[in-house]
Amino acid sequence: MAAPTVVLLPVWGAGHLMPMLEAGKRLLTRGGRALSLTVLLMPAPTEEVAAELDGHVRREEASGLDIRFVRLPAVEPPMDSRGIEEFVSRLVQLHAPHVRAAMSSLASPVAAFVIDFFCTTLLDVSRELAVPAYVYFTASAGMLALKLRLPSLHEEVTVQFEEMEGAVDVPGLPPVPPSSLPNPVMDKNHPNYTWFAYHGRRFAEADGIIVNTAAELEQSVLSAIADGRCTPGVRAPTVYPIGPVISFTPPAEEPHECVRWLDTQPVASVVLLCFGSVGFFTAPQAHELAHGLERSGHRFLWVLRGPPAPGERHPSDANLDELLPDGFLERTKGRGLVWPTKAPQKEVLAHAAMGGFVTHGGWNSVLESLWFGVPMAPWPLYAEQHLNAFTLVAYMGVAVAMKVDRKRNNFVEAAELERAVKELMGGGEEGRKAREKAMEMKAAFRNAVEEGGSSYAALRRLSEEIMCKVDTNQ
Ligand SMILES: COc1cc(-c2[o+]c3cc(O)cc([O-])c3cc2O[C@@H]2O[C@H](CO)[C@H](O)[C@H](O)[C@H]2O)cc(OC)c1O
Ligand SMILES: O=c1ccn([C@@H]2O[C@H](COP(=O)(O)OP(=O)(O)O)[C@@H](O)[C@H]2O)c(=O)[nH]1
Repeated sequence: MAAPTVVLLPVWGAGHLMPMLEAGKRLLTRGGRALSLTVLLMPAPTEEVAAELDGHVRREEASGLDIRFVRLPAVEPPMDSRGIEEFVSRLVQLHAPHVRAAMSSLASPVAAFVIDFFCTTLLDVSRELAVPAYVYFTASAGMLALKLRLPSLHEEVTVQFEEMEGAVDVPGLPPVPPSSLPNPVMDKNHPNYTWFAYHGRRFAEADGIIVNTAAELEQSVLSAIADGRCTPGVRAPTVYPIGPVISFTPPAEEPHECVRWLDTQPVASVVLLCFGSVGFFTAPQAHELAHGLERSGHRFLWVLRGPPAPGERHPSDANLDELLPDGFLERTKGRGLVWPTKAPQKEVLAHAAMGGFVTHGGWNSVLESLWFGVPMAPWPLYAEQHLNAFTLVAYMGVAVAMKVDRKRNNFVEAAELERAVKELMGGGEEGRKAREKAMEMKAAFRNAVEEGGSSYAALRRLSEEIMCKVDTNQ
């Protein structure tokens, strides 16, 4: 009989698909039992994302591992949704019949169904097919704790969170200022909020939640979830912290221009500024940032993107003449590089010249930074990044704080950026502590995923549980 297969259902974004695939591959190669992977692919929502997805699929198909990709038929996307959480959740829901049909027609017995955290509507499909289901959570355990806690929090806080007195209680985290909550939580009357809470409620129905974090980074939060403190009155979910799961692609034959530039810079001297797959700046903010960087006196590599073209979701390549102040490039020549398109962030963070990272605080970027021991200054822009920024500073101690004006589209003043960069790169006490803590995490992360480490053990527990269920059902 064919080896049992683990079916993955990712959503398309690189920050979701790649960590889930990498986790699946680890289950295949480190789980200790013969398994294959089947990846169900929902058609990507734009041509740009589809092209990126095709590239990933081609690379994985050539990897020689037992991975099969099944492309699901297209559905008519909801045209009246008011935000990403609602759009993705409803689109996924429309795929339910196709997911059911695809899983029912597989030649291999299905050992487990692993779904992205936007896909909990499909827990109904796994129940109908009597297949164990796991949620793969691509963000932090802190964010997971908030998602699980939201149904009870909703009852306790009867006004909008911004209007409440005091701080928000997320078990395991220091008291969270309401201004640091994720975007979908900021308006209780928005459909994004409803979906956010819906998924949080349904997580408890899964056989387990696999989280891309390490116990060493978020121990008290993971304990709070395991003790049931985030889910009063409901069974505490079983959580598998198997991270950091970072997907590394083989380096290009020719070093990237950013890497060649870093080769000319002193050790630990350069601050990287990079803002994820969706982050971009308009000219007023880019000017402010440029002045702050120039005045900081520090060396920098700035990945700068411009506003998306009409109808697109992703940023455009930056037009430097439009976005930068006159003479900025000449004045900073030699000590700064502005890169106007996507850069190989992981290769850059791995470089010895790297000293600090001004980041939008996307969870994958956070894990990558800590994997290489690089301290951060978070500049949150969207999704759950305001919560990440708070936890990086106040809970994990791996970042220096920067004042970001959320009410002005996350504006940062030049003087504030200058101060934060000096703190991060210079001799300040906050910067020194963040550097030390980031180096500690680098060692902890590498231990966690090695044999005998906490994340390795969590992966083993997950694999054993999955195989035990297969054996029981045979
Ligand atoms: C983590 O909480 C939220 C994440 C998102 C979100 O949604 C999203 C949807 C897609 O179809 C493709 C994406 O690439 C994508 C990305 C995304 O946010 C990023 O997700 C990363 C992995 O989880 C990581 O956590 C980054 O920090 C996020 O920036 C949206 C959202 O609310 C609207 C969330 O609450
Ligand atoms: O110029 C860029 C911008 C982003 N990334 C990668 O894109 C992912 C972004 O994921 P994250 O969770 O940080 O943020 P998101 O883009 O999902 O908000 C990370 O792996 C980054 O290394 C990159 O390689 N180059």
